Amino acid sequence: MNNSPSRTPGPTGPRRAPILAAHALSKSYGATEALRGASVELTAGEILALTGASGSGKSTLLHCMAGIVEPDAGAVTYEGRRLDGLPEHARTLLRRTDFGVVFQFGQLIPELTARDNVALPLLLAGVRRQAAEQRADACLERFGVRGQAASRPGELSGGQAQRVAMARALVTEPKVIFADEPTGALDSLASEQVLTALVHTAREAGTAVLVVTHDAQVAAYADREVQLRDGALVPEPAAATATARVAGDEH
Ligand SMILES: Nc1ncnc2c1ncn2[C@@H]1O[C@H](COP(=O)(O)OP(=O)(O)OP(=O)(O)O)[C@@H](O)[C@H]1O
Repeated sequence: MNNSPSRTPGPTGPRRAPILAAHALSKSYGATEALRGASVELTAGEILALTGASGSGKSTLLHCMAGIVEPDAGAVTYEGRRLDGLPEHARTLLRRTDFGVVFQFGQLIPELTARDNVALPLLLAGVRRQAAEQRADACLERFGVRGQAASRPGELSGGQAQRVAMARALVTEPKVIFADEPTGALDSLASEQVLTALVHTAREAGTAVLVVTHDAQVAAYADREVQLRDGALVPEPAAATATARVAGDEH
């Protein structure tokens, strides 16, 4: 099942220090315990698939690790620094500089062209317009949608729109990409094209990717897969833990 060529060039050898780690995260929404002591680590350049049944807490874990949602308990550490507990403006800044986010529906700005959507994070970071547009075009090219640069999102197919969203997430050269069901709304061909583009670009740039998915095809593109059940990580089989250590939900 994991014979995707993308599996092979992933990080090998001794496991490195994590770039991003969640430790014993808990999060409730009223009486619903979305996370119950979930722990997971992501190393630089690693593509990690987070799987599990609907409602198992995948999106909540991704949102906590991206600094979008604050956990009730536990810690999120990015490059050795605590992310949870930082003021909102500091987390927003970090998301702009170091993180890229892609959701199931790309959430492109409908009034802007594909080029302007992709250039926007650069403009927000203070890059001058001409340079931002050049970098946006280069990124669109990498995702195979340079020809759609002048189109607005409503004029794009689902797969094209999602590739533009990926280009927007990667244009700032983030260290970590968070992708929540990035191909959930696509057919299998479009899904494969989007994933291939994401994996190749992430590999080239050494970007770590945390991808939430229901889909075995998506998980097959990852270096490693971890599963959530009822808000906690399912421990990996002993053979897998030798090369991929995930602190589970022992508590
Ligand atoms: N903002 C919220 N308010 C109330 N309950 C929420 C909220 N977000 C998530 N939940 C609940 O927390 C639990 C975990 O949800 P979450 O979206 O993290 O799971 P998931 O595994 O990503 O699910 P799916 O695969 O269906 O997207 C669910 O019971 C959900 O209804």
